[in-house]
Amino acid sequence: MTITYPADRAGRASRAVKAKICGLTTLDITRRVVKCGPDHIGFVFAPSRRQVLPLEVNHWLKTLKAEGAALPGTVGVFVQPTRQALQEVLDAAPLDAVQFNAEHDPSLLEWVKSKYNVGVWVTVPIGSGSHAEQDGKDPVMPEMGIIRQIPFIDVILLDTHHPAQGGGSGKTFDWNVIPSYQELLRNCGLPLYVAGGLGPENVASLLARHQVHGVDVSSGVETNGTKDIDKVASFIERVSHHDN
Ligand SMILES: O=C(O)c1ccccc1NCC(=O)[C@H](O)[C@H](O)COP(=O)(O)O
Repeated sequence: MTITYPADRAGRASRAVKAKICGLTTLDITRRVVKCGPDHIGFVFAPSRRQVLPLEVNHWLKTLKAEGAALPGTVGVFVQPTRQALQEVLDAAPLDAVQFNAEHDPSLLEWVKSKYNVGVWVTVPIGSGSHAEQDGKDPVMPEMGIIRQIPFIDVILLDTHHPAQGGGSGKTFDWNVIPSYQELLRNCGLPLYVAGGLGPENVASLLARHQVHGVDVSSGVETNGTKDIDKVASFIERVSHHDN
């Protein structure tokens, strides 16, 4: 049976700011989220209530392809993975990109890129302090050693630091730090995405204040811990309506 995916034609290509919906946990949710037309979808392979198994993701993606879906970019999310953990997932599931949340072994970036020809996303965790505390200064960037890793990175994702889990906090960080990253990345041409506590209610305000390449959401498009398709659609619609 061929299923029509109307949102696939709604113009992902023309969207000025890219939208990633992260933390998909079932075939049905993935199917319904894909119908909303995001640019990227994310699967969490780290310990989390959203953790999924590589073989199930493989099955979901194959099923949707067989149904005729034009799949968005697929991103696997990891927290401090070993080579073996990356290998197990990437051998089993056809992912387009790997996202490193929290600290990671820098040598993994070059290795995974050359072995699997995948995109590499690196998350920069930002403290969830108040605007007054951080005053637009970035407390994390110097420690990240991120500049040395830039040749192997395709996307930098600013996300709220989650001490226990590494992501999916549902909390915003101080957006005043964004310009310092834009400044850093302008010279190397890397796209900057923002995550952390976004949702249909605040994404337009972020985009009005800061010109970023993409936004990423998980908790803010859930109701009672499950992806809520109305919220997903509304989030993507608000991103689509923003014109850089
Ligand atoms: O979402 C998770 O459960 C998760 C767990 C461990 C590491 C990363 C995780 N999510 C990564 C993402 O890309 C989220 O979309 C991002 O952190 C934003 O999450 P939220 O603040 O809940 O929108």
